[in-house]
Amino acid sequence: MIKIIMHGCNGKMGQVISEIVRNDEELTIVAGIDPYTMRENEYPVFNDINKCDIIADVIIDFATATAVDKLLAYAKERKIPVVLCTTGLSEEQLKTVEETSKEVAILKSANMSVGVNLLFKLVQEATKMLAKDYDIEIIDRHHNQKVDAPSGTALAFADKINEVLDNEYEYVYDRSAERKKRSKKEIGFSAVRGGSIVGDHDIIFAGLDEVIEFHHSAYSKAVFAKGAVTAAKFLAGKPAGRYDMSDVIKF
Ligand SMILES: NC(=O)c1ccc[n+]([C@@H]2O[C@H](COP(=O)([O-])OP(=O)(O)OC[C@H]3O[C@@H](n4cnc5c(N)ncnc54)[C@H](O)[C@@H]3O)[C@@H](O)[C@H]2O)c1
Ligand SMILES: O=C(O)C1=N[C@H](C(=O)O)CCC1
Repeated sequence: MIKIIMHGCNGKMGQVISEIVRNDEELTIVAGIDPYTMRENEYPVFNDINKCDIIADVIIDFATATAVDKLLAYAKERKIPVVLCTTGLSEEQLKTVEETSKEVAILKSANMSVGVNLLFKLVQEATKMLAKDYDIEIIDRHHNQKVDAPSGTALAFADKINEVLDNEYEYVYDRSAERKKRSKKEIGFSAVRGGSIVGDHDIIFAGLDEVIEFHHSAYSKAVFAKGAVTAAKFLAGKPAGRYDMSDVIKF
């Protein structure tokens, strides 16, 4: 039985994962971490990760960016692998993820769905063929509770694209401050926030007289939760290092 600590257990994703794990004979949640403790949980919940002294094989994280520093320090000290799903991390936090992964296994992915991870590859192939003549723009659409923009997935798409382009493209988040035409070597971002949209992404290649678009829609949070649970099974017992969903899902 793989023992999980659920970081952010009383949030929307934490609750979907709790439901999936309840019906999985290979897994059990031995503790939850969340400052919001008003919910009934079938496992003990700690309002501060440093109060949690329960032994576990892996941590699944869906919380908030400000909670990630303590999480990484805790995981490093106790050598518990982390499936890190929270988005909106700062540059400094991303560096800490790299540093921490030298001492404990960390699988970080802005999107745990099979579809988006397949699209990462398809979009990279398209970039090789199209980038010379097409402008690249990314749109993400999410629910009105989301705090970070652009989405972690939108940024991950941009990073995948830029990897193919020798990291020569700059990211443009806001066109309102300057009156000038877009440059060739840029990736533009637009973020829509409203209602209960689970998560949509469009990667647009706009050329002369034609546009090619890649689109992904998540219809429920379960697509992310299932990916995170599969990742936790993969990561438990793994040596220190940086992992991502391409290690888990083989296309
Ligand atoms: N990687 C993916 O596939 C994926 C998918 C969905 C959401 N996300 C990301 O996961 C995060 C959570 O999403 P959500 O929709 O569940 O949000 P949510 O706001 O519903 O839940 C977050 C939970 O974290 C808790 N929290 C706050 N501070 C904490 C702390 N110090 N320690 C532990 N828990 C703390 C909150 O009380 C809340 O219950 C967001 O960053 C979101 O962008 C990632
Ligand atoms: O609901 C969210 O918040 C989501 N966040 C991730 C992101 O920022 O890309 C993945 C999709 C859902």
